Amino acid sequence: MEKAHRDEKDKQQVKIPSNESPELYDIGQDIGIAVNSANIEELQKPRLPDSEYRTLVRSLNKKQKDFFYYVLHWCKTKQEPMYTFLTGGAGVGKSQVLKALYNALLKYYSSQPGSDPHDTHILLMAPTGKAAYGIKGSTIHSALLIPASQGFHYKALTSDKLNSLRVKFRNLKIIFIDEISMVGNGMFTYIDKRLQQIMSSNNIFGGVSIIAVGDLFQLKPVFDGWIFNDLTHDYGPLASN
Ligand SMILES: Nc1ncnc2c1ncn2[C@@H]1O[C@H](COP(=O)(O)OP(=O)(O)OP(=O)(O)O)[C@@H](O)[C@H]1O
Repeated sequence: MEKAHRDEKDKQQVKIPSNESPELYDIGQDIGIAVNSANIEELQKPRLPDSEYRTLVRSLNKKQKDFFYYVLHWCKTKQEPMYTFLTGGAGVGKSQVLKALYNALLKYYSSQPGSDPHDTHILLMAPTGKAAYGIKGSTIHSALLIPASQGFHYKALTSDKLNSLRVKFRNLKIIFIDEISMVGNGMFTYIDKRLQQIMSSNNIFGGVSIIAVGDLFQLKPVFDGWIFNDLTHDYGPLASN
């Protein structure tokens, strides 16, 4: 009887609200355990209901709206990838903009002729499980199958993993990387190489747009250099737009 009571109490303590997608929280990244496989089915998140989305966009202030429409317009009108940094101090509303943009782009890409609902057009990633959970996204390691705790020497994907990511990302257009201050230059270079491999392209980041979100005055990378230090790659084109 007492044991049953204890079990029930334990269950209550680990209970996660049903709308929070607990499977997205990858504790391995926070405690340093390697990720072996990505749950690539989980990469596409459901869209907000239309009324909630409209309320969210209406709530954006002038600066937030400027950025929101700038990215949206680019994605709708230009063929070339965009590389942009959304920054600002803690609590200025970066996550709100990210959420609004994610939903706007999801709506746009899924309404394109021939769009397949299984395609991942947009990826939301963050360097740690906690940060990924905050944006209901994935960790960089799990989304791109990057082995943890093995340094940044590039390890090419085996053909079976590569094939499954190629299928999933064949129409990948844009990646949001939150908490960019915690992404070091080693990891940034790794992301670039991984995307080139997945997209079979020699273009930077495999030709996928990158929106980095964060505040470089916040947390710095662990076991890696600042993103702007000692880059072994020439990321000059990233500064052009
Ligand atoms: N335009 C806005 N109008 C009203 N409230 C807003 C607006 N933008 C953001 N907020 C609110 O401000 C708070 C902080 O916003 P948010 O989490 O998006 O900031 P942030 O820049 O991502 O912060 P951090 O860098 O700490 O992650 C939230 O409660 C959010 O709902």
